[in-house]
Amino acid sequence: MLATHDWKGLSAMDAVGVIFGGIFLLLSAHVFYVLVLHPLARFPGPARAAISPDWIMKRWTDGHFVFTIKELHDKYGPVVRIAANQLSFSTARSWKDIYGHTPGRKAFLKGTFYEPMPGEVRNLLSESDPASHSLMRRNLSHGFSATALKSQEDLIQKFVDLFILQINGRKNPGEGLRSVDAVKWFNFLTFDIIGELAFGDTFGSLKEGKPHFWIETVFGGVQAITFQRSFEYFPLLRTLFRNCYKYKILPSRLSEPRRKMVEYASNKIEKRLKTEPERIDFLSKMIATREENGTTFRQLQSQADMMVVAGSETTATCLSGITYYLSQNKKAYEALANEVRSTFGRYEDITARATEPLPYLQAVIEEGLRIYPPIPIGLPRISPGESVDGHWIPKGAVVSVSSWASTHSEHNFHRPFDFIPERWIGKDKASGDQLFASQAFSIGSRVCLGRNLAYMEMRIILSKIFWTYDFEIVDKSLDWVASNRSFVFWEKPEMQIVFHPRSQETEGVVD
Ligand code: HEM
Repeated sequence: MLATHDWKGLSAMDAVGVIFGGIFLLLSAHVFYVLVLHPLARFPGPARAAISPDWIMKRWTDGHFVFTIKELHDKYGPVVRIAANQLSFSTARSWKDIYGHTPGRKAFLKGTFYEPMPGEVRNLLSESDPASHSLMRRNLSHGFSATALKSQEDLIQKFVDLFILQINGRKNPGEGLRSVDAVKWFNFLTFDIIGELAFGDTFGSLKEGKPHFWIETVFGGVQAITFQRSFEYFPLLRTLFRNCYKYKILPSRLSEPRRKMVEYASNKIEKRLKTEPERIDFLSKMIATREENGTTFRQLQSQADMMVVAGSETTATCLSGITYYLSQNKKAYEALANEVRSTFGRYEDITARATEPLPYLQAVIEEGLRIYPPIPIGLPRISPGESVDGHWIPKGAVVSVSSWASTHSEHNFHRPFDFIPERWIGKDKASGDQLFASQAFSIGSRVCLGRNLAYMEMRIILSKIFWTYDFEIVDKSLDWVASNRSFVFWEKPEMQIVFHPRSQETEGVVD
């Protein structure tokens, strides 16, 4: 029948056969294209990842994404094709090539990964247009200047003192010691600080000793964002998902956390607009120049709400990681304790300025950022048609440096899984490590705006902890980092720590 092209005589089975045959041909053509003809076909990587987006989508959402990417780098080398149109890099040079600014080279810009959800406006983090980004950055930088940091120190010290008081293992004289979940308390501390600097109002978590709903919402939101971003690999699903979000036909657990955050941030901004804070805060200049720049209420809200997430979770994560590694590493613990205790005669002497020259403290922070980068994923950028690490990358390809893979590669760091602050100081600095491969704050025009604030917070917090307490982890056998799940941020398990007041003298300080 078929041979005579009498289509009317096709049986149902024949029709099914034709359909399946057609699908098979299309799939074969697709496989041939992505594995042989595609401009990224020459890069190594799992064939399955190039053929179908479900491979990377599954890994992106299963909580092991960054560990999987590192395994791929171990197997395939410093550049790996992780999706049809996407490459992951792991060398120091690729940091410079993708994120850095070199005269004469075209810039790798942010793409759809950063696009806000329908109905929301772009903020400093999500803006991809260089001119708009640069204008926003100029306005917001004012809140992060040296003068601003100086004016913010009192507030930071006030919250750190409350934190030091609250984590005390011996609440009442004569009582036994109790442990606290350090992960939770670092979150309370950094959210309270950033909340006040972004909205002019605190979340009150340190005082209450319990998470403000915003903190819980951020975590719900981060998982939802991770899920949403998985559609980046499947444009058809992406469009469908964004339309469902726009027309509010998604399961509420996916859209509600974000909507709640936006509503809460709006209320806070309304309040902030009616009050003049005592210090230069993140929005001071944007509010002062609001009329001349035509800044809308939604833009203010979006900047503030982004900064709370960008500035608190990251710093708390780094402090949790440092606490964990110090609790496992007696030599580093003692070196830091000695440095802090021999430098400061009194608790009140611990200021941002006075902690600046402490080399071991700085090295501990750098090593904490390396071994446990708060944003462990690769931050995607679109190739303008440029080379990276000596490879020509066609225009439109998505590239990133995996923070976790580059900081844990044996090609970049000796004993990459060991916490060795010494690699950042003195003679050990020349141990062959590619220190530039650790870029927790990123580099170039999109380098973290809050970097100096984060360093200042971490220096004060760690110094005050070490001056006041000795601490130990309750479960000595806990492999805490291995129990983390990686999304855009880490999902961290609890970490019970006992903070022993060092002496009657320091106990007096915290009571
Ligand atoms: C240890 C702490 C921190 C780490 C590791 C960190 C890391 C980063 C990274 C990797 C980026 C680049 C993101 C991208 O390109 O997609 C970034 C951007 C940013 N961070 Fe941080 N951050 C930290 C603390 C803070 C703090 C305290 C603030 C204060 C609000 C802050 C505010 C920002 C802002 C506003 C941006 C966007 C900058 C731009 O695109 O121009 N960060 N941060």
